[in-house]
Amino acid sequence: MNILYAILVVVKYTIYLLVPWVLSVLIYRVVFHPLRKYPGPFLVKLTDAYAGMYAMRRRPHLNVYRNFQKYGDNLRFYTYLLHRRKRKVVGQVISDRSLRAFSPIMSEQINIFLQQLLQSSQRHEAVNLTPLCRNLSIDIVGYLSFGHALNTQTESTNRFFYESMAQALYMNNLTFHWPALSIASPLLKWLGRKKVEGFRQFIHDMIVSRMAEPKDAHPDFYSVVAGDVAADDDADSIRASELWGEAIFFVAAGGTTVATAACGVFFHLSRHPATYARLASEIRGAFASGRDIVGGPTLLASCRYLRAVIDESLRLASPSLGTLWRTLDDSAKAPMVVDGHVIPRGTEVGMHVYSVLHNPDYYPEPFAFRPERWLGPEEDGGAPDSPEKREVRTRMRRAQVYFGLGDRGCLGKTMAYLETSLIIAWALWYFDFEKAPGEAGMLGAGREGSKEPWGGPDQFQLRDIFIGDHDGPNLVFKPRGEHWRELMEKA
Ligand code: HEM
Repeated sequence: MNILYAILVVVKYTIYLLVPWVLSVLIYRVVFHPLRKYPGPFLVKLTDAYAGMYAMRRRPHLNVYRNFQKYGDNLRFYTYLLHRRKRKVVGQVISDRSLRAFSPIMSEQINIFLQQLLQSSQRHEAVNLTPLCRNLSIDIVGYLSFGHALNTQTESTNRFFYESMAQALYMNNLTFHWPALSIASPLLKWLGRKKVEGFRQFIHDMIVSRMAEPKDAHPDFYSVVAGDVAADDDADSIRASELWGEAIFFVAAGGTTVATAACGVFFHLSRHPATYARLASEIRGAFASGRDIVGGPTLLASCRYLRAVIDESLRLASPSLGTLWRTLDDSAKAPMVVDGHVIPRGTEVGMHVYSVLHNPDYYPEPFAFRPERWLGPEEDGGAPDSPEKREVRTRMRRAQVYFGLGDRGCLGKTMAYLETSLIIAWALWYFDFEKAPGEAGMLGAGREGSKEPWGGPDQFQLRDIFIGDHDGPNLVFKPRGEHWRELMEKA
Protein backbone atom coordinates (compact mmCIF):
# COMPACT_ATOMS: atom_id res chain seq x y z
CA MET A 1 0.00 0.00 0.00
CA ASN A 2 2.82 2.35 0.95
CA ILE A 3 4.64 1.62 -2.30
CA LEU A 4 1.49 2.35 -4.31
CA TYR A 5 1.07 5.62 -2.44
CA ALA A 6 4.69 6.56 -3.15
CA ILE A 7 4.25 5.85 -6.86
CA LEU A 8 1.11 7.98 -6.97
CA VAL A 9 2.95 10.87 -5.31
CA VAL A 10 5.83 10.61 -7.81
CA VAL A 11 3.39 10.53 -10.74
CA LYS A 12 1.47 13.49 -9.32
CA TYR A 13 4.56 15.70 -8.92
CA THR A 14 5.94 14.62 -12.27
CA ILE A 15 2.70 15.76 -13.87
CA TYR A 16 2.85 19.04 -11.90
CA LEU A 17 6.32 19.66 -13.33
CA LEU A 18 5.75 18.30 -16.83
CA VAL A 19 2.49 20.04 -17.66
CA PRO A 20 3.78 23.62 -17.18
CA TRP A 21 7.01 22.71 -19.00
CA VAL A 22 5.14 21.23 -22.00
CA LEU A 23 2.73 24.19 -22.03
CA SER A 24 5.52 26.72 -21.99
CA VAL A 25 7.33 24.95 -24.85
CA LEU A 26 4.12 24.91 -26.88
CA ILE A 27 3.35 28.56 -26.13
CA TYR A 28 6.91 29.51 -27.07
CA ARG A 29 6.65 27.60 -30.37
CA VAL A 30 3.35 29.20 -31.34
CA VAL A 31 3.70 32.73 -29.99
CA PHE A 32 7.38 33.65 -29.58
CA HIS A 33 9.31 31.43 -32.00
CA PRO A 34 11.43 33.49 -34.45
CA LEU A 35 9.75 31.69 -37.35
CA ARG A 36 6.19 32.26 -36.04
CA LYS A 37 5.25 34.58 -38.92
CA TYR A 38 5.72 31.80 -41.48
CA PRO A 39 2.51 29.93 -42.26
CA GLY A 40 2.08 26.17 -42.13
CA PRO A 41 -0.08 23.52 -40.53
CA PHE A 42 -0.75 24.31 -36.86
CA LEU A 43 0.65 20.94 -35.76
CA VAL A 44 4.01 21.76 -37.37
CA LYS A 45 4.36 24.68 -34.96
CA LEU A 46 3.85 22.32 -32.04
CA THR A 47 5.85 19.24 -32.93
CA ASP A 48 8.12 17.67 -35.49
CA ALA A 49 6.08 14.47 -35.07
CA TYR A 50 3.87 15.91 -37.82
CA ALA A 51 6.67 15.66 -40.41
CA GLY A 52 7.78 12.37 -38.87
CA MET A 53 4.41 10.71 -39.43
CA TYR A 54 4.58 11.48 -43.14
CA ALA A 55 8.20 10.28 -43.32
CA MET A 56 7.07 7.06 -41.69
CA ARG A 57 4.50 6.59 -44.45
CA ARG A 58 7.13 7.48 -47.10
CA ARG A 59 5.05 10.44 -48.24
CA PRO A 60 6.73 13.63 -46.99
CA HIS A 61 7.14 14.92 -50.56
CA LEU A 62 3.37 14.81 -51.21
CA ASN A 63 2.53 16.36 -47.86
CA VAL A 64 4.93 19.28 -48.34
CA TYR A 65 3.59 19.77 -51.87
CA ARG A 66 0.02 19.91 -50.56
CA ASN A 67 1.03 22.40 -47.89
CA PHE A 68 2.68 24.67 -50.44
CA GLN A 69 -0.59 24.63 -52.38
CA LYS A 70 -2.43 25.60 -49.23
CA TYR A 71 -0.12 28.07 -47.49
CA GLY A 72 1.86 29.74 -50.29
CA ASP A 73 5.54 29.90 -51.19
CA ASN A 74 7.17 29.86 -47.72
CA LEU A 75 6.52 27.19 -45.10
CA ARG A 76 7.70 26.55 -41.57
CA PHE A 77 9.06 23.06 -40.91
CA TYR A 78 11.22 21.33 -38.35
CA THR A 79 14.32 19.44 -39.45
CA TYR A 80 18.08 19.63 -39.20
CA LEU A 81 20.97 19.57 -41.59
CA LEU A 82 23.32 17.11 -43.24
CA HIS A 83 27.01 17.94 -43.18
CA ARG A 84 29.03 19.16 -46.10
CA ARG A 85 30.95 16.72 -48.24
CA LYS A 86 34.41 16.90 -49.74
CA ARG A 87 33.16 18.30 -52.99
CA LYS A 88 36.51 18.92 -54.64
CA VAL A 89 37.80 15.39 -54.12
CA VAL A 90 34.57 13.75 -55.24
CA GLY A 91 34.37 16.06 -58.24
CA GLN A 92 37.60 14.66 -59.64
CA VAL A 93 36.13 11.17 -59.77
CA ILE A 94 33.30 12.15 -62.06
CA SER A 95 35.05 14.83 -64.08
CA ASP A 96 34.64 14.57 -67.85
CA ARG A 97 38.17 13.14 -68.16
CA SER A 98 37.56 10.38 -65.62
CA LEU A 99 34.24 9.59 -67.25
CA ARG A 100 35.92 9.02 -70.61
CA ALA A 101 38.27 6.49 -68.99
CA PHE A 102 35.31 4.89 -67.29
CA SER A 103 32.84 4.75 -70.18
CA PRO A 104 33.91 1.29 -71.54
CA ILE A 105 33.01 -0.19 -68.14
CA MET A 106 29.67 1.60 -68.21
CA SER A 107 28.93 0.29 -71.73
CA GLU A 108 29.89 -3.24 -70.70
CA GLN A 109 27.44 -3.13 -67.79
CA ILE A 110 24.62 -1.70 -69.92
CA ASN A 111 25.29 -4.49 -72.37
CA ILE A 112 24.56 -7.05 -69.65
CA PHE A 113 21.28 -5.21 -68.99
CA LEU A 114 20.41 -5.40 -72.71
CA GLN A 115 21.18 -9.13 -72.75
CA GLN A 116 18.64 -9.54 -69.96
CA LEU A 117 16.03 -7.66 -71.97
CA LEU A 118 16.83 -9.90 -74.92
CA GLN A 119 16.36 -13.04 -72.84
CA SER A 120 13.02 -11.79 -71.53
CA SER A 121 11.91 -11.01 -75.07
CA GLN A 122 12.88 -14.47 -76.28
CA ARG A 123 10.83 -15.98 -73.45
CA HIS A 124 7.94 -13.57 -74.25
CA GLU A 125 7.93 -12.53 -70.60
CA ALA A 126 7.27 -9.12 -69.05
CA VAL A 127 10.18 -7.65 -67.05
CA ASN A 128 10.05 -5.42 -64.00
CA LEU A 129 12.41 -2.56 -64.83
CA THR A 130 13.02 -1.48 -61.22
CA PRO A 131 15.24 -4.41 -60.12
CA LEU A 132 16.90 -4.56 -63.53
CA CYS A 133 17.81 -0.86 -63.63
CA ARG A 134 18.73 -0.84 -59.94
CA ASN A 135 21.15 -3.75 -60.32
CA LEU A 136 22.65 -2.05 -63.35
CA SER A 137 23.23 1.32 -61.67
CA ILE A 138 24.53 -0.31 -58.49
CA ASP A 139 27.03 -2.38 -60.52
CA ILE A 140 28.17 0.75 -62.33
CA VAL A 141 28.67 2.73 -59.14
CA GLY A 142 30.49 -0.26 -57.59
CA TYR A 143 33.07 -0.03 -60.36
CA LEU A 144 33.18 3.73 -60.22
CA SER A 145 33.71 3.88 -56.47
CA PHE A 146 36.00 0.95 -55.69
CA GLY A 147 36.68 -0.75 -59.03
CA HIS A 148 34.61 -3.52 -57.53
CA ALA A 149 32.60 -6.11 -59.47
CA LEU A 150 29.37 -6.32 -57.49
CA ASN A 151 27.74 -8.42 -60.23
CA THR A 152 24.23 -7.81 -58.91
CA GLN A 153 23.00 -8.04 -62.51
CA THR A 154 24.18 -11.60 -62.90
CA GLU A 155 24.36 -13.05 -59.37
CA SER A 156 22.11 -12.82 -56.34
CA THR A 157 24.89 -12.69 -53.65
CA ASN A 158 25.11 -8.89 -53.40
CA ARG A 159 21.49 -8.08 -54.19
CA PHE A 160 20.72 -7.40 -50.54
CA PHE A 161 22.66 -4.19 -51.08
CA TYR A 162 19.69 -2.08 -52.16
CA GLU A 163 17.37 -3.36 -49.43
CA SER A 164 19.99 -2.65 -46.77
CA MET A 165 20.74 0.79 -48.12
CA ALA A 166 17.02 1.62 -48.43
CA GLN A 167 16.47 0.53 -44.82
CA ALA A 168 19.34 2.72 -43.62
CA LEU A 169 18.10 5.70 -45.66
CA TYR A 170 14.52 5.23 -44.47
CA MET A 171 15.65 5.21 -40.83
CA ASN A 172 17.83 8.29 -41.38
CA ASN A 173 15.02 10.08 -43.17
CA LEU A 174 12.67 9.32 -40.32
CA THR A 175 14.92 10.73 -37.58
CA PHE A 176 15.82 13.61 -39.90
CA HIS A 177 12.13 14.63 -40.12
CA TRP A 178 11.41 13.76 -36.52
CA PRO A 179 14.62 14.42 -34.52
CA ALA A 180 12.89 13.62 -31.21
CA LEU A 181 12.69 10.05 -32.43
CA SER A 182 16.47 9.82 -31.91
CA ILE A 183 15.54 8.81 -28.34
CA ALA A 184 14.29 5.60 -29.87
CA SER A 185 17.40 5.29 -32.07
CA PRO A 186 18.79 2.30 -30.18
CA LEU A 187 15.50 0.47 -30.66
CA LEU A 188 15.21 1.49 -34.33
CA LYS A 189 18.80 0.46 -34.91
CA TRP A 190 18.14 -2.84 -33.23
CA LEU A 191 15.05 -3.44 -35.37
CA GLY A 192 16.90 -2.66 -38.58
CA ARG A 193 20.22 -4.09 -37.41
CA LYS A 194 20.49 -7.02 -39.81
CA LYS A 195 19.96 -5.03 -42.96
CA VAL A 196 22.01 -2.02 -41.84
CA GLU A 197 24.88 -4.18 -40.59
CA GLY A 198 24.79 -6.12 -43.88
CA PHE A 199 25.18 -2.84 -45.74
CA ARG A 200 28.07 -1.72 -43.51
CA GLN A 201 29.85 -5.02 -43.86
CA PHE A 202 29.45 -4.83 -47.57
CA ILE A 203 30.98 -1.33 -47.84
CA HIS A 204 33.75 -2.44 -45.50
CA ASP A 205 34.60 -5.50 -47.64
CA MET A 206 34.54 -3.39 -50.76
CA ILE A 207 37.01 -0.89 -49.26
CA VAL A 208 39.31 -3.59 -47.90
CA SER A 209 39.50 -5.50 -51.17
CA ARG A 210 40.25 -2.27 -53.04
CA MET A 211 42.93 -1.23 -50.52
CA ALA A 212 44.70 -4.50 -51.25
CA GLU A 213 45.28 -3.34 -54.84
CA PRO A 214 47.61 -0.58 -56.07
CA LYS A 215 46.08 2.89 -55.96
CA ASP A 216 45.99 3.29 -59.75
CA ALA A 217 44.69 -0.19 -60.55
CA HIS A 218 41.27 1.23 -61.59
CA PRO A 219 39.98 4.64 -62.75
CA ASP A 220 37.78 4.87 -59.65
CA PHE A 221 36.85 6.96 -56.61
CA TYR A 222 39.46 5.21 -54.49
CA SER A 223 42.31 6.05 -56.88
CA VAL A 224 41.49 9.74 -56.33
CA VAL A 225 40.84 9.75 -52.59
CA ALA A 226 43.40 7.15 -51.47
CA GLY A 227 46.14 9.70 -50.71
CA ASP A 228 43.66 12.10 -49.19
CA VAL A 229 42.04 9.92 -46.57
CA ALA A 230 44.07 7.42 -44.65
CA ALA A 231 42.76 4.34 -42.89
CA ASP A 232 44.22 1.09 -41.65
CA ASP A 233 42.53 -1.96 -42.96
CA ASP A 234 40.87 -3.01 -39.72
CA ALA A 235 37.10 -2.54 -39.51
CA ASP A 236 37.10 0.09 -36.74
CA SER A 237 39.69 2.25 -38.40
CA ILE A 238 37.90 2.14 -41.75
CA ARG A 239 34.55 2.98 -40.19
CA ALA A 240 36.10 5.90 -38.33
CA SER A 241 37.86 7.24 -41.43
CA GLU A 242 36.57 9.92 -43.78
CA LEU A 243 36.80 7.36 -46.55
CA TRP A 244 33.91 5.52 -44.94
CA GLY A 245 31.49 8.47 -44.99
CA GLU A 246 32.55 9.50 -48.46
CA ALA A 247 32.16 5.97 -49.82
CA ILE A 248 28.66 5.55 -48.38
CA PHE A 249 27.56 8.91 -49.68
CA PHE A 250 29.03 8.27 -53.10
CA VAL A 251 27.46 4.84 -53.49
CA ALA A 252 24.06 6.13 -52.28
CA ALA A 253 24.20 9.25 -54.50
CA GLY A 254 25.11 7.39 -57.67
CA GLY A 255 23.77 3.91 -56.97
CA THR A 256 20.05 4.28 -57.40
CA THR A 257 19.35 7.74 -58.76
CA VAL A 258 20.05 6.75 -62.36
CA ALA A 259 17.87 3.66 -61.94
CA THR A 260 14.97 5.92 -60.95
CA ALA A 261 15.68 8.20 -63.90
CA ALA A 262 15.70 5.27 -66.35
CA CYS A 263 12.60 3.61 -64.84
CA GLY A 264 10.77 6.93 -65.05
CA VAL A 265 11.61 7.25 -68.76
CA PHE A 266 10.58 3.64 -69.46
CA PHE A 267 7.33 4.21 -67.57
CA HIS A 268 6.42 7.41 -69.40
CA LEU A 269 7.37 6.09 -72.83
CA SER A 270 5.16 3.05 -72.30
CA ARG A 271 2.20 5.37 -71.49
CA HIS A 272 2.68 7.94 -74.26
CA PRO A 273 2.72 6.34 -77.73
CA ALA A 274 3.26 9.61 -79.64
CA THR A 275 6.34 10.43 -77.52
CA TYR A 276 7.59 6.87 -77.92
CA ALA A 277 7.21 7.07 -81.73
CA ARG A 278 8.98 10.43 -81.98
CA LEU A 279 11.87 9.36 -79.78
CA ALA A 280 12.25 5.98 -81.53
CA SER A 281 12.41 7.73 -84.87
CA GLU A 282 15.02 10.21 -83.57
CA ILE A 283 17.29 7.46 -82.23
CA ARG A 284 16.80 5.08 -85.14
CA GLY A 285 17.41 7.87 -87.64
CA ALA A 286 20.56 9.21 -85.97
CA PHE A 287 22.70 6.08 -86.03
CA ALA A 288 23.61 3.40 -88.55
CA SER A 289 24.06 0.67 -85.97
CA GLY A 290 23.80 0.07 -82.23
CA ARG A 291 27.61 0.09 -82.06
CA ASP A 292 27.61 3.75 -83.12
CA ILE A 293 25.61 4.75 -80.07
CA VAL A 294 28.30 5.95 -77.73
CA GLY A 295 28.49 8.92 -75.40
CA GLY A 296 29.62 12.06 -77.18
CA PRO A 297 28.35 14.79 -79.44
CA THR A 298 25.85 12.75 -81.50
CA LEU A 299 24.00 11.14 -78.64
CA LEU A 300 24.03 13.95 -76.14
CA ALA A 301 23.84 16.97 -78.43
CA SER A 302 22.00 15.80 -81.58
CA CYS A 303 19.36 13.68 -79.91
CA ARG A 304 17.60 16.70 -78.44
CA TYR A 305 14.29 14.95 -78.07
CA LEU A 306 15.94 12.21 -76.01
CA ARG A 307 17.24 14.88 -73.66
CA ALA A 308 13.79 16.52 -73.51
CA VAL A 309 12.18 13.15 -72.65
CA ILE A 310 14.74 12.52 -69.89
CA ASP A 311 14.27 16.05 -68.52
CA GLU A 312 10.48 15.81 -68.48
CA SER A 313 10.64 12.40 -66.82
CA LEU A 314 13.11 13.65 -64.20
CA ARG A 315 10.77 16.56 -63.54
CA LEU A 316 7.75 14.34 -62.96
CA ALA A 317 9.55 11.51 -61.17
CA SER A 318 12.64 13.09 -59.65
CA PRO A 319 15.05 10.63 -57.96
CA SER A 320 15.54 13.28 -55.30
CA LEU A 321 12.17 14.35 -53.89
CA GLY A 322 12.82 16.13 -50.63
CA THR A 323 14.23 19.39 -49.37
CA LEU A 324 17.77 20.57 -50.07
CA TRP A 325 18.74 22.35 -46.89
CA ARG A 326 21.16 25.24 -46.51
CA THR A 327 22.33 27.23 -43.52
CA LEU A 328 24.53 30.27 -43.01
CA ASP A 329 28.22 29.52 -42.53
CA ASP A 330 29.30 30.24 -38.93
CA SER A 331 31.99 32.61 -40.21
CA ALA A 332 29.57 34.67 -42.35
CA LYS A 333 29.15 38.26 -41.12
CA ALA A 334 26.13 39.40 -43.15
CA PRO A 335 22.73 37.83 -42.41
CA MET A 336 21.19 35.41 -44.88
CA VAL A 337 18.38 36.97 -46.91
CA VAL A 338 16.17 34.70 -49.00
CA ASP A 339 13.47 36.14 -51.19
CA GLY A 340 13.41 39.30 -49.05
CA HIS A 341 13.19 37.35 -45.76
CA VAL A 342 15.99 37.81 -43.24
CA ILE A 343 16.70 34.35 -41.90
CA PRO A 344 17.53 34.09 -38.18
CA ARG A 345 21.06 32.76 -37.60
CA GLY A 346 21.12 29.00 -37.05
CA THR A 347 17.94 28.47 -39.09
CA GLU A 348 18.05 26.08 -42.00
CA VAL A 349 16.39 27.11 -45.22
CA GLY A 350 15.48 24.56 -47.82
CA MET A 351 14.13 24.26 -51.31
CA HIS A 352 11.61 21.46 -51.73
CA VAL A 353 12.48 19.74 -54.99
CA TYR A 354 9.16 17.96 -55.62
CA SER A 355 7.12 21.12 -55.04
CA VAL A 356 9.26 23.27 -57.32
CA LEU A 357 9.11 20.66 -60.08
CA HIS A 358 5.30 20.51 -59.84
CA ASN A 359 4.67 24.23 -59.45
CA PRO A 360 2.22 25.41 -62.16
CA ASP A 361 3.88 28.86 -62.18
CA TYR A 362 6.99 27.24 -63.63
CA TYR A 363 5.48 24.25 -65.38
CA PRO A 364 1.94 24.79 -66.71
CA GLU A 365 -0.11 21.58 -66.30
CA PRO A 366 2.53 20.29 -63.90
CA PHE A 367 1.36 16.67 -63.83
CA ALA A 368 1.20 16.34 -67.64
CA PHE A 369 4.09 14.54 -69.38
CA ARG A 370 5.07 16.99 -72.14
CA PRO A 371 8.72 16.65 -73.25
CA GLU A 372 8.08 19.31 -75.91
CA ARG A 373 8.11 21.95 -73.18
CA TRP A 374 11.90 21.54 -73.02
CA LEU A 375 12.46 22.13 -76.73
CA GLY A 376 13.37 25.48 -78.27
CA PRO A 377 11.61 26.51 -81.53
CA GLU A 378 14.54 25.29 -83.66
CA GLU A 379 14.29 21.81 -82.11
CA ASP A 380 10.50 21.75 -82.31
CA GLY A 381 10.15 21.88 -86.10
CA GLY A 382 10.55 25.69 -86.26
CA ALA A 383 7.43 26.34 -84.13
CA PRO A 384 6.79 30.11 -83.88
CA ASP A 385 8.60 31.74 -80.95
CA SER A 386 7.67 34.84 -78.97
CA PRO A 387 9.05 36.84 -76.00
CA GLU A 388 6.36 35.23 -73.79
CA LYS A 389 7.44 31.73 -74.79
CA ARG A 390 11.07 32.63 -74.17
CA GLU A 391 10.15 33.95 -70.74
CA VAL A 392 8.30 30.68 -69.94
CA ARG A 393 11.36 28.66 -71.02
CA THR A 394 13.73 30.78 -68.91
CA ARG A 395 11.51 30.37 -65.85
CA MET A 396 11.32 26.61 -66.44
CA ARG A 397 15.09 26.24 -66.74
CA ARG A 398 15.63 28.21 -63.53
CA ALA A 399 13.26 25.87 -61.72
CA GLN A 400 14.99 22.76 -63.11
CA VAL A 401 16.15 21.61 -59.71
CA TYR A 402 16.28 17.82 -59.85
CA PHE A 403 20.09 17.96 -59.70
CA GLY A 404 20.05 20.70 -57.09
CA LEU A 405 21.55 24.09 -57.90
CA GLY A 406 24.66 26.15 -57.32
CA ASP A 407 27.86 25.12 -55.61
CA ARG A 408 26.27 22.14 -53.86
CA GLY A 409 24.52 20.84 -56.98
CA CYS A 410 24.95 17.25 -58.18
CA LEU A 411 28.48 16.35 -59.21
CA GLY A 412 27.29 13.31 -61.13
CA LYS A 413 24.97 15.21 -63.48
CA THR A 414 27.00 14.59 -66.66
CA MET A 415 27.41 10.94 -65.77
CA ALA A 416 23.69 10.62 -64.97
CA TYR A 417 22.64 12.07 -68.34
CA LEU A 418 25.16 9.89 -70.16
CA GLU A 419 24.14 6.68 -68.40
CA THR A 420 20.40 7.30 -68.78
CA SER A 421 20.78 8.36 -72.42
CA LEU A 422 22.77 5.23 -73.27
CA ILE A 423 20.28 2.92 -71.51
CA ILE A 424 17.26 4.42 -73.29
CA ALA A 425 18.93 4.88 -76.70
CA TRP A 426 20.18 1.29 -76.78
CA ALA A 427 16.88 -0.11 -75.52
CA LEU A 428 15.07 1.71 -78.34
CA TRP A 429 17.64 0.69 -80.89
CA TYR A 430 17.49 -3.02 -80.20
CA PHE A 431 13.88 -3.38 -79.06
CA ASP A 432 10.31 -2.24 -79.23
CA PHE A 433 8.54 -2.24 -75.91
CA GLU A 434 5.13 -1.66 -74.37
CA LYS A 435 3.48 -2.00 -70.98
CA ALA A 436 2.67 -5.55 -69.93
CA PRO A 437 -0.94 -6.62 -70.48
CA GLY A 438 -3.50 -6.61 -67.67
CA GLU A 439 -2.88 -5.90 -64.00
CA ALA A 440 0.88 -6.61 -64.33
CA GLY A 441 1.18 -3.57 -66.58
CA MET A 442 -0.13 -1.34 -63.77
CA LEU A 443 2.86 -1.95 -61.50
CA GLY A 444 4.36 1.43 -60.58
CA ALA A 445 1.33 3.36 -61.83
CA GLY A 446 -1.31 5.17 -59.80
CA ARG A 447 -4.96 4.12 -59.74
CA GLU A 448 -7.86 4.92 -62.04
CA GLY A 449 -10.21 7.38 -60.33
CA SER A 450 -7.62 8.81 -57.93
CA LYS A 451 -8.61 12.30 -56.79
CA GLU A 452 -4.97 13.37 -56.40
CA PRO A 453 -3.15 14.75 -59.45
CA TRP A 454 -0.16 12.50 -58.65
CA GLY A 455 -2.32 9.40 -58.14
CA GLY A 456 -3.56 8.60 -61.67
CA PRO A 457 -2.59 5.65 -63.88
CA ASP A 458 -0.29 7.84 -65.99
CA GLN A 459 1.78 8.88 -62.91
CA PHE A 460 4.87 6.92 -61.87
CA GLN A 461 4.53 6.37 -58.11
CA LEU A 462 7.51 7.24 -55.90
CA ARG A 463 7.89 6.74 -52.18
CA ASP A 464 10.08 9.28 -50.43
CA ILE A 465 12.79 7.66 -48.29
CA PHE A 466 15.30 10.47 -48.97
CA ILE A 467 15.78 8.92 -52.39
CA GLY A 468 12.76 7.96 -54.50
CA ASP A 469 11.82 4.32 -53.92
CA HIS A 470 9.65 2.56 -56.52
CA ASP A 471 8.57 -0.63 -58.25
CA GLY A 472 7.84 -1.28 -61.94
CA PRO A 473 7.09 -0.57 -64.69
CA ASN A 474 6.47 -4.06 -66.04
CA LEU A 475 7.20 -3.99 -69.75
CA VAL A 476 7.24 -6.47 -72.63
CA PHE A 477 10.22 -6.15 -74.99
CA LYS A 478 10.34 -7.40 -78.59
CA PRO A 479 13.58 -7.54 -80.59
CA ARG A 480 13.60 -5.00 -83.42
CA GLY A 481 14.24 -6.68 -86.78
CA GLU A 482 17.63 -8.36 -86.90
CA HIS A 483 19.40 -5.66 -84.86
CA TRP A 484 19.41 -7.83 -81.76
CA ARG A 485 22.02 -10.11 -83.42
CA GLU A 486 24.56 -7.37 -82.72
CA LEU A 487 23.90 -7.96 -79.03
CA MET A 488 24.93 -11.58 -79.44
CA GLU A 489 28.26 -10.43 -80.89
CA LYS A 490 28.77 -8.08 -77.93
CA ALA A 491 28.02 -10.80 -75.36
C1 HEM B 1 19.47 11.30 -62.33
C2 HEM B 1 20.39 11.06 -61.44
C3 HEM B 1 20.77 11.97 -60.31
C4 HEM B 1 20.04 12.95 -59.67
C5 HEM B 1 18.60 13.38 -59.96
C6 HEM B 1 20.89 13.52 -58.65
C7 HEM B 1 20.51 14.53 -57.78
C8 HEM B 1 21.33 15.08 -56.82
C9 HEM B 1 20.92 16.10 -55.88
C10 HEM B 1 19.54 16.71 -55.81
C11 HEM B 1 21.99 16.39 -55.10
C12 HEM B 1 22.03 17.36 -53.92
C13 HEM B 1 22.35 18.73 -54.40
C14 HEM B 1 22.17 19.76 -53.32
O1 HEM B 1 22.21 19.48 -52.10
O2 HEM B 1 21.98 20.89 -53.74
C15 HEM B 1 23.09 15.57 -55.55
C16 HEM B 1 24.35 15.61 -55.01
C17 HEM B 1 25.38 14.79 -55.42
N1 HEM B 1 25.33 13.84 -56.40
FE1 HEM B 1 23.77 13.43 -57.61
N2 HEM B 1 22.11 12.90 -58.69
C18 HEM B 1 22.08 11.94 -59.69
C19 HEM B 1 23.11 11.09 -60.05
C20 HEM B 1 24.36 11.09 -59.50
C21 HEM B 1 25.44 10.20 -59.89
C22 HEM B 1 25.35 9.14 -60.98
C23 HEM B 1 26.51 10.48 -59.08
C24 HEM B 1 27.88 9.87 -59.04
C25 HEM B 1 28.20 8.69 -59.28
C26 HEM B 1 26.11 11.58 -58.22
C27 HEM B 1 26.93 12.18 -57.29
C28 HEM B 1 26.56 13.22 -56.47
C29 HEM B 1 27.44 13.83 -55.50
C30 HEM B 1 28.90 13.43 -55.24
C31 HEM B 1 26.71 14.82 -54.84
C32 HEM B 1 27.18 15.73 -53.69
C33 HEM B 1 27.62 17.09 -54.14
C34 HEM B 1 28.10 17.93 -52.95
O3 HEM B 1 27.70 17.68 -51.81
O4 HEM B 1 28.84 18.85 -53.16
N3 HEM B 1 24.80 11.91 -58.49
N4 HEM B 1 22.66 14.79 -56.59
